[in-house]
Order: sequence, then C-alpha cells, then structure tokens
Amino acid sequence: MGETLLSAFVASGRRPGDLVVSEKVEERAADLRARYGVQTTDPATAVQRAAVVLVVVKPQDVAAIVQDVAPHVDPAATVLSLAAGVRIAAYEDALADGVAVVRAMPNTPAVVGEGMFGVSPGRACDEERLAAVVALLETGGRVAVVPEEQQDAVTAVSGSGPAYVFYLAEAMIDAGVDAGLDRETARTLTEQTLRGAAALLADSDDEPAELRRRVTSPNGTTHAAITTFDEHGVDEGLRAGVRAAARRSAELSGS
Ligand SMILES: NC(=O)C1=CN([C@@H]2O[C@H](COP(=O)(O)OP(=O)(O)OC[C@H]3O[C@@H](n4cnc5c(N)ncnc54)[C@H](OP(=O)(O)O)[C@@H]3O)[C@@H](O)[C@H]2O)C=CC1
Ligand SMILES: O=C(O)[C@@H]1CCC=N1
Repeated sequence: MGETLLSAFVASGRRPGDLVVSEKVEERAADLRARYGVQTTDPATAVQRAAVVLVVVKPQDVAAIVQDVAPHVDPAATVLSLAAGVRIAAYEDALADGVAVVRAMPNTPAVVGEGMFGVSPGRACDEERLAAVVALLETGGRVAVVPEEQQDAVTAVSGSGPAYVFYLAEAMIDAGVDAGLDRETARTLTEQTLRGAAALLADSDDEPAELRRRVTSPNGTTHAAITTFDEHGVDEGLRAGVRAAARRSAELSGS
C-alpha cells in the first residue's frame, strides 16, 4: 500500500525530491530510490521536517513505530494513518499535543489513480490540515470524509471492495473459458465489461437496480443468469460477506 501511494503521488506530478520514504530493508529502499527518485532514511529522521507523515505499516506494527517517531514529529504536522483498524486515539495518545491525526482507509486501485479513500479527522485536525490531506490523497483517487465510527463500514465496502470485484472477475473469466472462450479473450471481455459497467454507474444518476433492469430482456439471458444467482444465494452471500468484513474491521480495532 505504501508503494501504491508513492507511485500515485509521483505519477500525479509530486516532486520525488519532496518525498522521504522509510523502508527498513535496504535492498528495497535502494529499489525505491532507483525507481521513484525519492530519498530514503530511518523513520525518526524522515518525520523531522515532514508536513505530512504517512503511516503505512501493518496495524500490529503501528504502536512501535509511532512511539519511535513521536518525539521527532513537528507539532504543526499531520500524521496520516492508512492502517486498518487503528484508532485515531491511539495516535493522539502517543503524539505531542497539536499534531493533527487523520485516519484513512485506502484501496489498491490508487495505483492507477482510481483509489477510494474514506478519511476521518482527529480532534486537532482543523479544516486547513484536513484539506491538505484530502488534496494529497486525491492524487490517488476520490476521497470521502466520514466520522471515525463509519471506518469499519468504509473498510468493508471500499477497502476490501476491490477484492470482491476481482473475485467476480475470476468467476466470469473461468465461466467464459468453460463456455468455450480462450482465457485471453475471456479476460478481455471481463475486463472491459467491468470497466464499462463501472463507468456507466459512475456517469448515471440511476440506481444500479435500474441499470441492471435495462440489461435484462424479458425471459432473456440476463434474466436466466440473475435468477440462477438468486437461487444460489449470491446476493445474500455478498451482503453477508461485506457484513463479515465490517465485523472483522471492528474486531481488529478492538471495538
Ligand atoms: N493492502 C491493501 O489493500 C490495504 C492495506 N491497508 C493498510 O495499509 C497498511 C499496509 O498494508 P500492506 O501494504 O498490505 O502491508 P505490507 O506488510 O505489505 O507493508 C508494510 C511494510 O511496512 C514495513 N515496516 C514495518 N515496520 C516498519 C518500520 N519500523 N520501518 C519501516 N518499514 C516498516 C514492513 O516490513 P516487514 O514486512 O519487513 O515488517 C512492510 O514492508 C496496513 O496497515 C493495512 O491495514 C489499508 C487498506 C487496503
Ligand atoms: O484485508 C485487509 O485487512 C485490508 C484492509 C482493507 C483491505 N485490506
């Protein structure tokens, strides 16, 4: 996820010289320097002059890294957490008063500039610092500002969401091959269908159910497919899956 954001920032025209990365495996740090032109250093040094500090380690590693860098974070800085399930309060308790904290749930399409970020500001984050974070993340996609209590729902819908779409893609490609297509053609058809449907949904004021109705001729092929999905409980399974992701997100954040 850290590299996803880094590549989105660089692709959107942020100057690599303005970005400092902390990566503990030297071989990988060298690779990031070579590919993106960024500087790399240890976390305490990296945060010292940073206006925005992104934390993109695994949730269980957050406490240790925040403790290490806390004395070095500028009180005027914003700490932007991308870690699933880690509460704003965990940062605020460890950081000096005045440091703004923003919790964000990203998703992987940010690597192609089509990410979705749900962001929640902490108590020291004023409008100006929130706007700066929103502008930064918009280089990787769209941003929705939500209260922190909604982060589990955001995680379940858009954080994990790309995996649901890839799961659908896997099934469509495999079924296309079973129906006689070669795999490359099945992938092309699936890919463009997902892209086209997503673009149509984004462009339309109509509900998805209405867009689906327009594809569905009476007693035609789509009707046959949707009826079969319903018989197999696909809709119910998807809703249950999203609810399970939200529950797991709540468990991970200890709520
Ligand atoms: N992947 C996704 O789609 C999403 C991820 N996220 C969040 O993003 C965060 C990162 O996830 P992801 O990229 O998948 O995880 P990864 O484990 O791939 O990336 C985290 C990286 O941080 C490194 N790291 C850990 N501690 C330090 C340290 N002290 N200094 C420098 N580097 C360190 C890890 O190294 P090592 O492995 O050697 O410890 C690892 O390379 C998580 O908190 C996750 O919840 C949120 C939404 C979506
Ligand atoms: O699966 C996970 O836990 C992380 C959070 C959202 C997407 N990936």
